[in-house]
Amino acid sequence: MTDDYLARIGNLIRTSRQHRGLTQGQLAEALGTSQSAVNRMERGQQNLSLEMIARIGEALDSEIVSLGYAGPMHLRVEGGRRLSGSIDVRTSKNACVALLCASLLTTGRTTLRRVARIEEVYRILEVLSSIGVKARWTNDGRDLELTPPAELRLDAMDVAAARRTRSVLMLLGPLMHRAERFRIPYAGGCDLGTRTVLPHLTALRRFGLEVTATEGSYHARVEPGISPARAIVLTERGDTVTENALLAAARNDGVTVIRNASPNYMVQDLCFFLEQLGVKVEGIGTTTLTVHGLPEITCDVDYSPAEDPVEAMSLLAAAVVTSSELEIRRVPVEFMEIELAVLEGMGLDYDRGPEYPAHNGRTRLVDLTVRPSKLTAPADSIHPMPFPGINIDHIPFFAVIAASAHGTTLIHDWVYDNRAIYLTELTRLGADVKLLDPHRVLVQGPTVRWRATEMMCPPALRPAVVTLLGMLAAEGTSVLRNVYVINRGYEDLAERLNSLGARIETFRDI
Ligand SMILES: CC(=O)N[C@H]1[C@@H](OP(=O)(O)OP(=O)(O)OC[C@H]2O[C@@H](n3ccc(=O)[nH]c3=O)[C@H](O)[C@@H]2O)O[C@H](CO)[C@@H](O)[C@@H]1O
Ligand SMILES: C=C(OP(=O)(O)O)C(=O)O
Repeated sequence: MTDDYLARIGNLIRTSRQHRGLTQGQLAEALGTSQSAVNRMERGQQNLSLEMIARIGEALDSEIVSLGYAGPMHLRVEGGRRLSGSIDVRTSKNACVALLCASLLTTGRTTLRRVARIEEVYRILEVLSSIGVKARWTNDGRDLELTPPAELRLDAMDVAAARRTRSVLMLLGPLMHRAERFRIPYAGGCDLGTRTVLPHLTALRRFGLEVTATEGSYHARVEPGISPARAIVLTERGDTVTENALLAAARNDGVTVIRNASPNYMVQDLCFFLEQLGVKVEGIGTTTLTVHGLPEITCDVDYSPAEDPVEAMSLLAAAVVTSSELEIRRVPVEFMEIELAVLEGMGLDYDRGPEYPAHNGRTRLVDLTVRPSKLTAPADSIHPMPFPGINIDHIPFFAVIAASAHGTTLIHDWVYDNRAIYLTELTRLGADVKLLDPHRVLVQGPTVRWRATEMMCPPALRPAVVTLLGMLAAEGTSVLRNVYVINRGYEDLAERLNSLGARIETFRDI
């Protein structure tokens, strides 16, 4: 190894460590070495064995420091084990990504507390860093501090990172206050079939934004001084479109009314954040939002996003499929109420503790204790509705729960073209799931025997997690390959399930 090579590896270790929010001392502890050794490594003054490089890669969960080609991450699951104990729900991917985009509304510093450390957040952070925002993990890597530059470098946007997420679309709303022309790559996200961006463009046009889509990018041009003269009526009650309209309205000089708005959890988090910025929002939690915009926002802001209902639903499903008793703490109950009512009807044995407020002081939380139950299939189909209905992202979890219930359950995902199709992957684990058409599956339960298997992760977040849950139920060793999509939305899921008694090992191709 030449000294130059050592210095380059040292730099990579430092960047990756800082990205993970670890101190040199914390990394040293994870590696079983001293802080001064880590310091020497980072300065390129320490010879590194191959074993040490591999351990650093593991400690930083980083594809940067690796042996040769660092391949995708896989999970090896030893299933058939009961889970037990308590687990706290973490903050949501969907609110965190919106709030990261919203940080561009103020010229001041944004502090977001207990941000989910997930790939989707990392992608947006890469995009924000590339355009000049300073991002720093503080408080032992729990909180995130974002400081925008005086001038954004929009031409330097990290296109590769931006393309891997759909959330980047939510930069349209804030950026239109900062630049008259800019470009955003086509949005990615879960492969769920066609997901239109038209409602976003229609809503933002009312604020003077014109977008042409060519060569893989949206080219945005803003005509200054345009404000919606009458209420914006969204053509669909989508979550991110509502957020984009809110982001545009927040710095619109005047009052904007948004009708057919989504009242869903991530939208509520964004509204609470806007209030912290001094933007008055009336109608939070309803389908009509009235926003009193501020043309300039310069204050610092400190906000705690709420807990993730979809993670709560995922953990609940984990308890059901493994016939376990689990305490799931910090469940945002308003966004689980209908799900719980349906599950109660199916025979779920659970307790719900008293309500208490989330750190944002607004979202209502409860602790749930879920016990092994004899479930029966619901008489009516399980289908999503805009909030307050069953959350679309909870539908896949009902499939795996239905596979544990007696009888036939019809799951009707009318929204996404492709998501129901991935649920048939559960048949490879022994469940009886029949595809009736691209939107409907019929689940016949209970699954007589979950079977361990090796398979690729479906390219959609929730079906991927559902597959993992099936593997937890199946006795023997299963392998789930290429789990980036799970890491997009869940923080340390394998480790956290292991803390409840699961046995999941993470490994990578070298
Ligand atoms: C970052 C984020 O917050 N992502 C969430 C957000 O994505 P997002 O807001 O991007 O959702 P989309 O715009 O893709 O909408 C989802 C699908 O629902 C359809 N649609 C939506 C609303 C409606 O009233 N009518 C209708 O038909 C859309 O055409 C699309 O096919 O909302 C989705 C639907 O809740 C969730 O799955 C995603 O997890
Ligand atoms: C569909 C989802 O995410 P995204 O909108 O990021 O693709 C999801 O969270 O299940």
